[in-house]
Amino acid sequence: VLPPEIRFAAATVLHRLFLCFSTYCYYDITETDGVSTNELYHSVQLYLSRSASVAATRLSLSRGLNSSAFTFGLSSHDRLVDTFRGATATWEHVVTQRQAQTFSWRPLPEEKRSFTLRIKKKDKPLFVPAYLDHIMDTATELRRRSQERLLYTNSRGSSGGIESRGFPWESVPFKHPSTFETLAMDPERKELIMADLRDFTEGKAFYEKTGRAWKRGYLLYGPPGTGKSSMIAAMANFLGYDVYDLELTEVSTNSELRKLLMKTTSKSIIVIEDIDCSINLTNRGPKKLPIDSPSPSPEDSNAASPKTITLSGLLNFTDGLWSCCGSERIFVFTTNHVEKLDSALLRSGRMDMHILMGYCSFPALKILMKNYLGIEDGDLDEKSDLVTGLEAAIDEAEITPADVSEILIKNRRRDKLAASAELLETLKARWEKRRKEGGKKSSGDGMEVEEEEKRALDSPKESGQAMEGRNGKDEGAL
Ligand SMILES: Nc1ncnc2c1ncn2[C@@H]1O[C@H](COP(=O)(O)OP(=O)(O)OP(=O)(O)O)[C@@H](O)[C@H]1O
Ligand SMILES: [Mg+2]
Repeated sequence: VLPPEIRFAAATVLHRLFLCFSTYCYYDITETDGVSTNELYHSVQLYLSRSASVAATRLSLSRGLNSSAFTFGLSSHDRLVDTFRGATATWEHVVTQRQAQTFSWRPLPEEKRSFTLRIKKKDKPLFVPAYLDHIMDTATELRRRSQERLLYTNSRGSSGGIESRGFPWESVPFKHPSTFETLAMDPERKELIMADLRDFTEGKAFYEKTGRAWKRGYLLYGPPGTGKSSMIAAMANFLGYDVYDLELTEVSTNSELRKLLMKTTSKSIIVIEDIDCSINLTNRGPKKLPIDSPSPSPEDSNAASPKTITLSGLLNFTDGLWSCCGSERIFVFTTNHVEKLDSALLRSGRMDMHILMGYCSFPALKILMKNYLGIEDGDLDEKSDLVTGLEAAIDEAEITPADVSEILIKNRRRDKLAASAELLETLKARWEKRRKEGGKKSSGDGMEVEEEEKRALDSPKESGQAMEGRNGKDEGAL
């Protein structure tokens, strides 16, 4: 029988030999490195928790303070296989009991936990450090997403001045339930917007390569109650961004505006609602706008006292050098009157996408009926009088999704068919009313109004990536 020392030495040598000839290499990622906690360990834990919920059989569950999500963890000696760029990585969670401590400056946990990563030796260049970077990035994103999101505002009513404790924004938890799924609009347009947002969030390399600031502007326009605010909430929920609701009427100078911008974080949506009402944007007439200069020209300062914020100040806010202090930012402006906006605000590159939120179309109506009455595709006979009637009446009734929602809420306790029939009656009545009114108007001012609307709609088409509504009639929606 060999003495224990020799047995230990032999085992070590055998183990080394095994490692030499093995096709795998191993990385141990321990929870602590003796003194401080290992950030990589926690990132791996979070990263694996994404796929752990499906693959493993025994899991540990946890939920952090202020967190809105559960975290799954691997139990001891559980394994999980992950793939990265076509190669396989095997993870094992190893938990061992710590031997009784003789002496320690600070109490150590009873258990020693670590992850072991096994990869093929030939895959090493592929994994290190790219895979580890990928894990860290994914974990950061997961951490951000599980945190409660915030809605910030700069308006504080009568309570004190704008800057209390040096921070110009006040926040509340953001809990708006609107999502792209509940948003009533044509599915193709919805898909386009979602794809655009997705491209934006994944576009870091693109924005770096092209030398553009990593930001994007959306202009939402359309009559009241067509879902502009709901769309912003859906965007925020989709991306997991914080929302800064900027009340322009509360901002008195351009420098204050800049200060507000500097105090916003990355990965956020900065919203200015009803932009035509909050600032007199057309007070500069047909003059050439000094939009690229950081301060208003002398002429402008004469016209507008230094106490007011100007269009150039606002454009500088979204466009100038200051808009880049931070990255991954989305600006959203909303308006009911796109024709009132200065063309400088609409020119290409400024608001990247112009989105018309128009009256309720038939595909949008289907979404609302599903949300409020639980009517799925196929529940109603497509060829029935009810469905064809709704399809014909909805465009002619020129009704906003908000009005349709009201009607559906009133009838939601009735059975689906009765509620839909009631909706059809209301739509028909509106259609009839419009036809009578339209007959009276069409001879005079009606035409003019239409002309003006056309002109207003021309500018976004020229300047940006305008998105038309369901059909030509949407032009009349404004
Ligand atoms: N497209 C839509 N999809 C789903 N719900 C909608 C839609 N449009 C309006 N609604 C409903 O109507 C209500 C009002 O809509 P919202 O506040 O988004 O309109 P808005 O376009 O922002 O109006 P305003 O121009 O007056 O600010 C919402 O709470 C929502 O329930
Ligand atoms: Mg709104």
